[in-house]
Amino acid sequence: MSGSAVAGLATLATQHISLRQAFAADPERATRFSTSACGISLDYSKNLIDDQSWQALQHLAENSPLKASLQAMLDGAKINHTEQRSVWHMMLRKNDVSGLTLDGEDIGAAIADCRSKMTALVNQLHQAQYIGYNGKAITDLIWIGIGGSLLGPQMAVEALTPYHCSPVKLHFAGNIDGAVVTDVIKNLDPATTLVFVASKSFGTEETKQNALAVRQWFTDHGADAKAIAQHFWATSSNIQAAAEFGIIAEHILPMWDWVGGRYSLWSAIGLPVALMIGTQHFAQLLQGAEAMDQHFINAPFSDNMPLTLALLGIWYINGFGCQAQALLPYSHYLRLLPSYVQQLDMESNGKSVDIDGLPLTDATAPVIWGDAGTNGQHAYHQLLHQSALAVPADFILPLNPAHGLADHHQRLAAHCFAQTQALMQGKTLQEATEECLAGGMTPAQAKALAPHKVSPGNKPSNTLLLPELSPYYVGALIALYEHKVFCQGVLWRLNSFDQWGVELGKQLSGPIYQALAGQDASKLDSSTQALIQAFLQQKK
Ligand SMILES: O=P(O)(O)OC[C@H]1O[C@](O)(CO)[C@@H](O)[C@@H]1O
Repeated sequence: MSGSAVAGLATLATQHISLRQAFAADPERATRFSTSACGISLDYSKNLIDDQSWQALQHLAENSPLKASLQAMLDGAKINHTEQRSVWHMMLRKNDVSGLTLDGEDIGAAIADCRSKMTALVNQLHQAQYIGYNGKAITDLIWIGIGGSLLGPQMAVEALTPYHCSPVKLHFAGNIDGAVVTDVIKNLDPATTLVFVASKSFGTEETKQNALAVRQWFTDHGADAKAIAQHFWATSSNIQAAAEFGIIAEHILPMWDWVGGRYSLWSAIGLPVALMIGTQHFAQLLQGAEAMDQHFINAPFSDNMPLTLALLGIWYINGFGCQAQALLPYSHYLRLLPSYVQQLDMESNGKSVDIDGLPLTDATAPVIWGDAGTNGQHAYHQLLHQSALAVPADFILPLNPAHGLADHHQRLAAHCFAQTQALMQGKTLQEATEECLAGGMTPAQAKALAPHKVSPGNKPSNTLLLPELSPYYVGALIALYEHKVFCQGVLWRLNSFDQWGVELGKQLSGPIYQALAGQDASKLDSSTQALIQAFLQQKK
């Protein structure tokens, strides 16, 4: 068993803190428990912390190998030791990449070359200069990928909708459910469609299958191998597999071993973002992320925003046994952020052995979930307010909207702040009773209804405010969550950069796929056999 530094938190967490009382007693609480970085502010005063517990959490960080681990990451050490890989996604957002070398390779030159290829392609597409096999300009781009090769660009493209400037329309295909690719190609013309196969490994079944379906669609429309080569591109580190698929060398943008899939938005995996918002705005996305990197690297622990979020997360998971974490962007355009952070956090830290392969004694990554506010207020916020479950929540609000409906935005902000306030202060039985009486109820009616209106309060939340949803702040926000996950991984002593857990399902799906095609299934368990039978019997 791996003894962990977070073990003492459960004892510390038994000391009750009343947030209502804490705010009443200390008018400076919001100022004391807030910080800012890169223009983003974080109010973490509505958390179940006091000076003592916050100091204990700071102490935990100070006594951890955080500084050494960060330095090892920056130095290019193979901190993803189970795959023998460096973790250098931060280098991808550096403005000045000159002189960057890793294992004797000129990484700076490779990054610069990749950036200039992306810029050239985006410019060509924007200027209708990419001509398809029948002489017409490209009008649509299909991006085929899954997990880290899809979630990042999809989320960032959505987040930056007001910046869209591309005459070429973008379509994503991830899921192996044939409905996805069928719907995507339904109204498209292969002669004016460019296809990107985005797969670091170029071996992911979903991506390969969707790529094959789209290639078949080209063939069905009379495209020959030359035409297909003209229309297909890849982003991959497996050049050989991409070439075998029929993608020519000039159409393969690099991915590198030192970039994990869920950290790859900043590489050529960000091409859909560059396409949709233009390369200058894409550069601003990188700048925002780089600014957050600098903050993370240089800010003292006491004022370090990613570390603050990480410590608070650990406080709830290991101190209070919370298993979930809600991510609630009060921004329609950030509605995909929870899905993105789900992969980032849960695939990185959803582990049960430490870096030495020893079982972890403490729980790790939370179940991340959420959706855009205010929609959730009319659905699951009921549980947040009144259930016995404690679900710490991050509220995220861009202060200035891209639209002109100022009153809408004021109301959105009011709801965001009110939710954090309601979670914190709750409503007592006395307040509920008084409210019922003030509404004209008899004392008996009030007594019957009031308990149903009680909200326990004391429910923790963070509030992150962004000046606006611009490429710069979106970049900084994403990097903030990346570094939070990194800090937590170090504090839990696990490898945040591998994902062996996803392999088992992939392995088992092979024999089941064969059984669904009629091969012997008798060695499988009875439940799986019955499911296969049900599938085979109903198959038309
Ligand atoms: O880019 P690839 O190699 O197709 O992988 C896609 C995704 O699959 C995973 O390996 C696991 O499902 C993710 O980590 C990754 O982002």
